[in-house]
Amino acid sequence: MTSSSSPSQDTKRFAHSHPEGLRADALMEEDVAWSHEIDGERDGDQFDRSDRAALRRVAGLSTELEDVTEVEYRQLRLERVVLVGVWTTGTVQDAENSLAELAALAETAGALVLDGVIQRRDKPDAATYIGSGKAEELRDVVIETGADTVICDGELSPGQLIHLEDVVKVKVIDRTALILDIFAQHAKSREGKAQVALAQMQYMLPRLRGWGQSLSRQMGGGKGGGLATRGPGETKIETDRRRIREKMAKMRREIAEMKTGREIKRQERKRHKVPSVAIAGYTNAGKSSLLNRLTGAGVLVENALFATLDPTVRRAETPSGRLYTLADTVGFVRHLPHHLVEAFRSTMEEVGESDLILHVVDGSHPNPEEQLAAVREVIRDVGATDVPEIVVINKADAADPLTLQRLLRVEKRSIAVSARTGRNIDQLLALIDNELPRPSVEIEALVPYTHGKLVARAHDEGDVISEEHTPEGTLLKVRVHEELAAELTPYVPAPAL
Ligand SMILES: Nc1nc2c(ncn2[C@@H]2O[C@H](COP(=O)(O)OP(=O)(O)OP(=O)(O)O)[C@@H](O)[C@H]2O)c(=O)[nH]1
Ligand SMILES: [Mg+2]
Repeated sequence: MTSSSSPSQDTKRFAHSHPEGLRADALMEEDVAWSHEIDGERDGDQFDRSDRAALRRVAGLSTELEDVTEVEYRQLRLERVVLVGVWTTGTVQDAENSLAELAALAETAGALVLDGVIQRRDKPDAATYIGSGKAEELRDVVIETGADTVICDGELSPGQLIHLEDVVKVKVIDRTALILDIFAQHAKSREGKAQVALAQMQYMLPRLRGWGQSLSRQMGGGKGGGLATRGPGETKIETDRRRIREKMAKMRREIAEMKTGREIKRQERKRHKVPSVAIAGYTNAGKSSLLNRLTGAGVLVENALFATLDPTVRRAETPSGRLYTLADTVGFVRHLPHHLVEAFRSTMEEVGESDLILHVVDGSHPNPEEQLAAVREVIRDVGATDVPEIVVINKADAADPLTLQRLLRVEKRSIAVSARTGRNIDQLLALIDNELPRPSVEIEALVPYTHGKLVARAHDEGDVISEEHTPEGTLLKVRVHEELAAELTPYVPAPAL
């Protein structure tokens, strides 16, 4: 069973001195002030019975699923939130970073973070995630701050969500739902939107009951719950489930078709042997900023997590004049909801098929190593392990020089840059030039002036060693890929006698 609401030295809490609520920016700072709350201060006794009785659900926040079509468009409509995390392993700093990241995610979704608590436990409580005693305390925090939503820093079972909602009496969502919501807000392309909608439905399916009934139901204790308590709503839920499944099947077919289109484009690029570079990295590391810096492309840059959800591919040129493609990708985050890893596999596949990965990491983050590791895990997942990688330590302008030194020492192929100030960008461009695969065939050809296009392609796609304008045409000595070599072969001058 769970602990009673005994004094909670083990519950840590964000200082809530900011009347307007904590800003994620402030939370992300390393020196976030934490306060050990004095126990008596929020044991709930300071609230009258009448105040407690007055607690009710804020209007307009019902998550009741009225129509199955809402699934695609529903937004969590987060507003005033309290965060809660369970700290099971690692240091207190790790736990705090995790909650700070959750705060940043919540802000990205448009919520105002009022407070955050961490519960020290061996493992999350099976019934209420934090334990029933702590859930009562959490309820007091909710009342005190006037929050309308609690966000848990993990993926909760449908039962945990229901039971916790029963105690705290406001909507409870988990990290997965939060990330799904952000993804839904940000996806732009038809494919991106479809993938997110599919992931949302997948997430919703086992939770329909919870979402629909949690607050209208007052079940006793942690015993019942789940399937044991089927009620009159069952038929509607079953119908809803079936309709959702049908929609999901349809959506999967549509996504498969869209994927074919993208595949064709990728094949096209491959056929032209244009080397491809993928920019990957943790969310908010500065991937889009780097793409802008490297190509001058106008890609959306925002101080928000997951600003980029659709892959953007740009053309770029190395200092030596070779063309390559540079692809921006969706940011990674720890505990990326499982459904989303699946849904976004297509984006990741692009990373796996690239010739070079620019792995961007935020050098000014409190724990860049952890971000590197999290991203590498996903890279491994999609089988992109044999693609060469350059670690681009970004935000060097804002980073601690010692951290930079440490990262540069540990990471073999790495460079510290600033997408903002342009520091070391030239060196990075040169590094990319070095790492890109070299065309393999050396050939000399005399290209007639009527075939100027071939000369241009030799410059774009190959390494021009020498070029001479003769009366008969352009005499080229180049290193090119096989396909272009074949096209140049007719113009190879006959060997001199
Ligand atoms: N100080 C500093 N800030 C930077 C630098 N590069 C990017 N930023 C900031 O970091 C934030 C995130 O930048 P983005 O380029 O959107 O990051 P991203 O990795 O594409 O993020 P997502 O697409 O959301 O995953 C923005 O506020 C940028 O202005 C840098 O070199 N120095
Ligand atoms: Mg981006």
